[in-house]
Amino acid sequence: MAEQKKAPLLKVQEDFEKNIQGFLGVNEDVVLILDYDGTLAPIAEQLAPMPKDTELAIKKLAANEKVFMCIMSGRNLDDIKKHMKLETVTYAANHGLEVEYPDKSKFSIEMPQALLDKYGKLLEELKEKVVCSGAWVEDKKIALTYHYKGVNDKLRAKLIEDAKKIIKSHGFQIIDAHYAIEGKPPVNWDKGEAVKMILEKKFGEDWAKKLKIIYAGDDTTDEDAMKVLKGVGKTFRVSEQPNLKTYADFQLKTPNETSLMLKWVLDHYLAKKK
Ligand SMILES: O=P(O)(O)OC[C@H]1O[C@H](O[C@H]2O[C@H](CO)[C@@H](O)[C@H](O)[C@H]2O)[C@H](O)[C@@H](O)[C@@H]1O
Repeated sequence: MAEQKKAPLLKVQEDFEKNIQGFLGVNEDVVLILDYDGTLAPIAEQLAPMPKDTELAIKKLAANEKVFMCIMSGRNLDDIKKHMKLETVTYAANHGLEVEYPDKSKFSIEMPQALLDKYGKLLEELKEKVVCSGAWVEDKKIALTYHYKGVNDKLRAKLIEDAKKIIKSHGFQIIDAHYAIEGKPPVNWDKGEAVKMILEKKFGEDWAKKLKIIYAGDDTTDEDAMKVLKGVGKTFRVSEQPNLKTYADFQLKTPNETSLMLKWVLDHYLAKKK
């Protein structure tokens, strides 16, 4: 049974070479599943751009026919697609609740009308009672994010407590995120389930045996995917927490180290293919 524990911190390029030597061969199918906020781009007041090196690496990797890339984000589909502007990748948005494949076919978690009605009421109550003093709510149509980064220290704890009570009272799941609370519908679906579904659809039932899978994410929602991929691929949790317990194989401190990881993939996979 997989357990969350402290993972080796990879800080410089040589750390990748030392710790993951031989993982990537030349003729294998590589799967890259990447979270956006906090992993590819730093956490900021609003959506932040990726560092230049990351953007270039992503473009090169996404264009390679032996690489299957999936952007696994908590943002909604239109938002993350509009931002990434990559045609060849699969987008798993709203924490995997909605997926769009490169051929434009889609998967979306079933939301009965009664649940959609509840979502509408939840959104209204949050707007009415806790959207104030710099806090705001991001309406992602089937899930939402309550953002409190702009709230001062004095008011913050009370607003968080109230927002959590409201989310819970409507039967939605609460997930603590970076300066935010995710309100997810009560469905048995997460980034881990989405990873399994996407890879099985693309590569068949034995996907876990035949692929070189790399997953990077920064949030608790990414831990579900890291658990699914334990012993199957190489996973990276981006976090500055010194005593972090994670299902990931390795810890990276910031999106700058994600950039190093992508450079390692380029150097050890694509460069060898020439
Ligand atoms: O799964 P992700 O792609 O990491 O998305 C998680 C949430 O990211 C966004 O919020 C976070 O990033 C914002 C911009 O840096 C930041 O202001 C906020 O404090 C973070 O929580 C996004 O707004 C959410 O919808 C995503 O669920």
